[in-house]
Amino acid sequence: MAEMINKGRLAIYPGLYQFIQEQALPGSEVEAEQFWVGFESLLADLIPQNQALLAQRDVLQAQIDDYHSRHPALDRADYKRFLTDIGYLQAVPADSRIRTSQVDEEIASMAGPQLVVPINNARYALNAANARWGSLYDAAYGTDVIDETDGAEKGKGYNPVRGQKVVAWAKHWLDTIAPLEQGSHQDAIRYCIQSQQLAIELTDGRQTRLQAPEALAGYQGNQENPLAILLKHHALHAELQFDANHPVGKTDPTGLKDILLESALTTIMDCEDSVAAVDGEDKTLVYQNWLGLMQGTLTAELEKGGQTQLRTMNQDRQYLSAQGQAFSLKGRSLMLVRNVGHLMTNPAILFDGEEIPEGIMDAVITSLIAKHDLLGLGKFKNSQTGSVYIVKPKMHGPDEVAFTDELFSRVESLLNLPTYSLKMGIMDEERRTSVNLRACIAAARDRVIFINTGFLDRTGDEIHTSMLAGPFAPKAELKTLPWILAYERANVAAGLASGLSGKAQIGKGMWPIPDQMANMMQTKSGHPQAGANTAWVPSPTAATLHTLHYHQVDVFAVQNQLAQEAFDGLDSILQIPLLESGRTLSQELIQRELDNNVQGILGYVVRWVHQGVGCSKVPDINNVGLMEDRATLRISSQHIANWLKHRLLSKEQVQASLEKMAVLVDKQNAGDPEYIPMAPNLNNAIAFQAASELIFAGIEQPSGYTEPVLHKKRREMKARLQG
Ligand SMILES: CC(=O)SCCNC(=O)CCNC(=O)[C@H](O)C(C)(C)COP(=O)(O)OP(=O)(O)OC[C@H]1O[C@@H](n2cnc3c(N)ncnc32)[C@H](O)[C@@H]1OP(=O)(O)O
Ligand SMILES: O=CC(=O)O
Ligand SMILES: [Mg+2]
Repeated sequence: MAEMINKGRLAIYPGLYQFIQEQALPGSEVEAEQFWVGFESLLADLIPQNQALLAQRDVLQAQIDDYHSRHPALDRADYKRFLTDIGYLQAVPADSRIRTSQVDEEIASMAGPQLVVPINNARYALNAANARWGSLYDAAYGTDVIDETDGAEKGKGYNPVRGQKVVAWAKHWLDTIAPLEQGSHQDAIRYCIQSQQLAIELTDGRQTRLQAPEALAGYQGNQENPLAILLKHHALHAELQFDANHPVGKTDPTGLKDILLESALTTIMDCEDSVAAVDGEDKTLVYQNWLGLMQGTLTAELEKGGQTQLRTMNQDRQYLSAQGQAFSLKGRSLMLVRNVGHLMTNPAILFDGEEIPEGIMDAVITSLIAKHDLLGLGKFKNSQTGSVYIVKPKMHGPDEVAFTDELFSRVESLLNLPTYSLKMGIMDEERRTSVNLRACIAAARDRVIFINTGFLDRTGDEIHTSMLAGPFAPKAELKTLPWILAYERANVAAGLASGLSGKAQIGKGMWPIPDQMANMMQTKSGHPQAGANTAWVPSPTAATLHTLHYHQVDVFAVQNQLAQEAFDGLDSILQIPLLESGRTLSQELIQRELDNNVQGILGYVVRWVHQGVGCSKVPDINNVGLMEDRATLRISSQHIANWLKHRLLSKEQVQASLEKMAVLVDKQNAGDPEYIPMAPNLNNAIAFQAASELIFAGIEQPSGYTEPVLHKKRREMKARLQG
C-alpha cells in the first residue's frame, strides 16, 4: 500500500494529497496550510458528533427490535406511543418554512427532469451534463415509445416507416407544447417569423399562429427561412430544427429534421449509491471528475460506430429574439453533487490513525472543488447565484439534518465561503426522516433546496426497521400498500407546508426500468400530477421523454391547489407492510421471489465487487433489465433476511438459490470481456461471499445498509487483483 502523507493528526492517501495540493487548492483562495489545519480541527470537533448520531441509530433500533419481540400482535396506538416515548417520533414544528435564498431558477422556479449519474464514469457524467438538451426524434426512434409493428422495427440502418411514426408522434406532442390557433402541427407546411410572430402555413392553405404568441422565444438563421425556431412552454424550451437537405428534413414538408427538448434541467453527479469508491484511489477519481465538471475541462475519449470521439461539455445555445436581440440559453444541466451519508468511513484520510467519516470528507472536498465554479474559474458557470448544491442521502431524523447543517457551516468557514452558499438536498429515504420530515426541513431551513422521495432506500429501511415485526409482503406488493402511498403524499404536503414551492424542489424517485420507456411515459406523468416539480430519470433519453410530462402538467398550479389541502398521513405511514395474518404463500411463489431477489443481488454485486461498477442494468427473473444500485440491493437483501428470520425460507434453500443463480449470472455476463466469473469455485469468489454475507448477516447490517460489506469485499478483491 502507498505510504500515506502525514499532516498533523491526519494521514492522507498520496494520490489524493497530490490532487488537493496541485489541482483543487490552487485558485481556490484557500492556503494549503490553513486548509489542512482547519480540516483537522473540523474533524476533531465533528467526528465525535457523527459517531454519537450513529450510536443513537443503534439504540433506537435495539428498542424497536425489543418492542416487536415483546408485542407479536401490534396495537397501533400503543406502537405510536412507544415511538414517541423513545424519541423516534418527534413533535411537528409550528413553523418549518424555509428561508433559502440565491437558488438557481432550474431548482426554484422551473419544473423538469432530474438525471442521476455515477460521477466516476466520465463518459456518462459528461453525457449527463450535456443532457440539458435532447433530441425527441432520437428518444422516440431508439426506444419502445414507438412500437415495432407494421414494418416499424428498429433494424440496422434508418427505417423510414419507423421514422414516419416517430415524426407523427412527436408532432402530436408539439400540439401540447405549442398549440396552434387552428389545425395541428401535423398539417404544417411552412414555419416562418412574420411581424415578430410565428406564422404557420397549413396544407389546406390556411395561415395560423400560436395560441400563445409569446411562446415564440427566438430563432436561428433568417426569419423567412429559419434554421431553428425556439418555443417556450411551462418555462421549458423546445427547438424546432430545419434542414431540407437532411435525410429526415427532406421528407418533411416544412424541412423539420428534429425537435430538441430542454430535458435534464438538473443533474445529480453521484458520489453515493451508484458508485463503488472504497479507498483513496477511488475517491481521488471521484473528486477529479467533479473538478473537471466544475472547471468545464472534463473530457472522455470513446469509441462509437467504429470511430473515436472526444466528449466534452457543451457550449451554450445562441438565438435571436423575434425582436432581433441576441441571447443564449444554458447548454448544460445545472449540476448538484450527492455526497455519501453519515455511516461510512474511508481510508483515503486517517485521523489519529482511524478512517475519517466519508460524508465529512465529501463535504469538505466537493465544496472546495465547487468553489472553482463560485469564483468563475471554469470555462462555464454552473450556478448563476453562487450556490453549491449538495444532496445529502440517508439521514435519519432532524438531529442528523442539524448535524449536516453544522458541518456545512464549518466547511464554509474553512473554505471562506459565504454563509449558506452550501445548499442541502434532503433525501427523504429513511423512515425516521419521513415521519419527522417537517422537523428535518426546519433543521436546515436556510439551506434546503430539495426534498426527494428516495423510495428505494426508504423501502429497505422499512423492512430493516421492522425486521422483527413479522414477515413482509412479497417485494412487488410493497410499493402498492398504504405506507408508501402515504409517504409519497406526505412528502409533498410537508414540502408545500414548508414553503418549498417556487423556492426549492419537491422531487420524486427513480424510474428503475431503463428500457421500458413506453411504460415510463404512461406512469411517470403521475409525478408532476402529484405535485413534484422534479423526478429522477436513469438516462438522458429518459430525461427527454419525461420532460414531456412537465409540458402536460402545470406543476406549480398543481402545487397551489395541493397547498390548500391538509394531509398528515402519519398513521398510514406507520402501517408496516407485513404479510396479512392468515395469508400463506405457495412454495412456488416463495421460491420465485427468492430466486428473483438472489439473481438481482448476484448480478449487481458481482460487477460491484469484481469490477468496481456501482450501478448496473441487471435482468430480473422475467429478463427485464432493472437499474440496480446499493438501494435496490438493500431491499433485496433485507427482504430475504426477513423471510429467513420468519422461516418462510430455510438457510439451505437460500444457499441452493445462490449457487444456482451464480451460474446463471455468470452466463448472463459471458459477453463482457472484463467480467470475472464466480463459478466454478464459488467459495473462492469474493462477490459470492459478499452476496451471501449481505443475506445471511443481513439483520446485523446497520440499518440494513449494504456498503459495509461491499466496501470490505471490494477492497479484498482489489488486493487480490494487485496480487
Ligand atoms: C436509488 C438511487 O439512488 S437511484 C440513483 C442512482 N442510479 C443512477 O444514477 C442510474 C444511472 N444510470 C446508469 O448508470 C445507467 O443508465 C444504467 C447502469 C442503469 C444502464 O446503463 P447501460 O446499460 O450502460 O445503458 P445503455 O447501454 O442503455 O446506454 C448507454 C448510453 O446511455 C448513456 N447513459 C446511460 N445512463 C446515463 C446517465 N445516467 N447519464 C448519462 N448518460 C447515461 C451512456 O453515456 C451511453 O451513451 P454513450 O454510448 O453515448 O456514452
Ligand atoms: O436514492 C434514491 C433511493 O430511492 O434510494
Ligand atoms: Mg437512496
